[in-house]
Amino acid sequence: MSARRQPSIPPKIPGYEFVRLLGMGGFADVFEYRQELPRRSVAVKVLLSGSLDQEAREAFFAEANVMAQLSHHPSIVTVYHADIASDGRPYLVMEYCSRPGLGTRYRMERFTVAEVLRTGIRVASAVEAAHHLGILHRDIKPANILATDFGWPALTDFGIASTLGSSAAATGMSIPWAAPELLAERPTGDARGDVYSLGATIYSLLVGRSPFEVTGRSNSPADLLSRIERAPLPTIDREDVPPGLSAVLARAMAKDPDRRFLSALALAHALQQVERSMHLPVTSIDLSQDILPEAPSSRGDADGSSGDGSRDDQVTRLRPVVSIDPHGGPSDLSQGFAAPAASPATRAQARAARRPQAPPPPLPGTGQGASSSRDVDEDATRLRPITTITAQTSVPDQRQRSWGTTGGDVPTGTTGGVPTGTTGRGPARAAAVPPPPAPEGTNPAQGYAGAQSYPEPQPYPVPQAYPAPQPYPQTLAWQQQGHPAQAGPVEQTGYVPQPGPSGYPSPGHPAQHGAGHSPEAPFAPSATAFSPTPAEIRSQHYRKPSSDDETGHRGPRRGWVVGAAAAVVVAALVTVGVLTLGRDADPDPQATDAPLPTPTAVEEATVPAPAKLTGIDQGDGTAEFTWENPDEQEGDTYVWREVTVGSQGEARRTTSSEVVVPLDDSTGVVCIEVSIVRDDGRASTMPVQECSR
Ligand SMILES: Nc1ncnc2c1ncn2[C@@H]1O[C@H](COP(=O)(O)OP(=O)(O)OP(=O)(O)O)[C@@H](O)[C@H]1O
Repeated sequence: MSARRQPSIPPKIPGYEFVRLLGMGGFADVFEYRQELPRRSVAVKVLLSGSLDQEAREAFFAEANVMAQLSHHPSIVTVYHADIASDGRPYLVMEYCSRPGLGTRYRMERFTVAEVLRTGIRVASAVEAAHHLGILHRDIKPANILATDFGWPALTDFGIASTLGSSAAATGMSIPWAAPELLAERPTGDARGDVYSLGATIYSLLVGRSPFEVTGRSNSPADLLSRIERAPLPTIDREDVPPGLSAVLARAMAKDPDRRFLSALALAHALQQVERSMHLPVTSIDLSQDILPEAPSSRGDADGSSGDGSRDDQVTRLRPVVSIDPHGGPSDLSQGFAAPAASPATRAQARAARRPQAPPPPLPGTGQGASSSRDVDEDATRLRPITTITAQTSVPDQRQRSWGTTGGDVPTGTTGGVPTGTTGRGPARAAAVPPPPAPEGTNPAQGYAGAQSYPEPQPYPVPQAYPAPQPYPQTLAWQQQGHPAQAGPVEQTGYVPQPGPSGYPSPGHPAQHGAGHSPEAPFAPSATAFSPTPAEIRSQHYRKPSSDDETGHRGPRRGWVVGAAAAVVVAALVTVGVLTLGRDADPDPQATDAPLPTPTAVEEATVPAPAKLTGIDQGDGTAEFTWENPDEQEGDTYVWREVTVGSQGEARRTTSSEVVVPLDDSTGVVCIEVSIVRDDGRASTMPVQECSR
């Protein structure tokens, strides 16, 4: 198996030194660089050269701007800087998330319920923070939750984020985690779509697959779409999952948005309740103090008061209607506060985003009442449009706000002109972006679901080791959908095209669009040729991908995506940075000062990855791996090594295109990566990886 496109050449960026490729997305490559001052690893997302039209640039910088607005949140990837490289490609410098993200882990590991709850609450608070700024993420899924050095989940990929209240019809998202109303003929949606996707993501972490995938049955996008719309949520087949948690997820993923939690915050509260019912430490909900500038005491008095009588004063100026008590449960939510008058524009958005107040069903075992006033109160969302930043944009540093009421913030400033930031999480983390403008107003009738951060009530266990990857069994031949033969089984993951203004560009550069390379979708046939809408999926009017559609992308941004099952593991390994084979032999990426490398130049400068890497379990404790050299040249050899998530074995060189490798004793599987090495020492820019099956 091989990637359907080569990665682009990493641009030369003053003050940064290229280290390695981290991953390839539909419209961008992500590289690790070493920032010189302050010295630290960063992830640099670089728009592909084929996506350089104005719309793409604007979308790219809009994503930078959205992320910058949210960067200070402990569970959102921090953006440090955005600019245009000397080769003309926009890039985004981000916090480097060194640990395997959830997209990598959820199919390979069994998460404990405690970790799922903790993660769910943290991501929910990130989503709530985005909603407070008027931003819908619209593509929450395991692959978009990375993990920091300290194991904190970090939400990323706001490439298709939009303002609350904007047309959901223009959105795009990954079908397995998309809310039914967003998959409808006439999509509608608001913050509750993100609530659904977050519920679906949490569900996925518990079961190791997306919610409506059925093992052993067809999981085509049409199948998924139909189940998402009509089938009841399958029971979670885990004895350690309490009924209360199942009920919370069932409510988060209710088909009718009116029956869902009305906000990500409400979902976080419900997850906290489950933690309490399980006698687990209660995870804090991290929301900025600009939402509730002077928070109640960090102990979180049950009534939400600060205990010094000052709350009422603040409340009249601000908008909180709820405070969060990680120790004692949600406070009295009936105490809503008046919000400032909204501007007409904001009110219009607010109307569009207003959440209905139909009573949701009661949740057994969670204390979540069907007609909780909290949900109504939490309906409030401060709305603010995304502003598009222009090129040459440095995300200004700002550390005025802190997360949490205790703990030492780690403020950083600008050093030597290089924007700095911290990647700290939790209470010690400081903000990195200027505080958002004062709210333009909120709908007084809606109140404001303000909250605060609290000191972390328990240490977050940082996983030290990850189990070796296992092949994902849930596969289905691409041909089953009537598509031309593709190498290997595929994972059925569909994407809805999203021609919206905040999405990435519309098709138009098929030659340069790469395969989607998220863990859900390592390889993507060209969306230009094949990017069905939900309506097309329903009617089965797919356009067949042509035989040369191997360099596709997902829709305008995310076309139809399928990934080979074991490629999930491959993508995972890419994510955790095991793609180092042949790095030394790569063409010098810094030597590319030329304006913009053409695809041809890129192809010539790079050595392809081995093709059709396959590992077959021989039944004798070993697996035989074979591969092909798609561009064999005299003197070619191969370097291969064993890989597991987070580690790699000794590199070995061979002239043969097959090796026999012992299976891992504990998993019964072995994974390797292979690189072609030219006679002159150049090696595959991106080695290929595969696991035995
Ligand atoms: N901050 C980061 N730290 C480490 N790795 C990262 C980081 N950001 C992205 N990556 C890696 O790069 C890959 C592609 O990134 P990303 O998903 O943001 O690109 P994209 O073009 O938006 O992709 P997609 O088409 O899937 O949306 C990710 O799957 C991940 O493996």
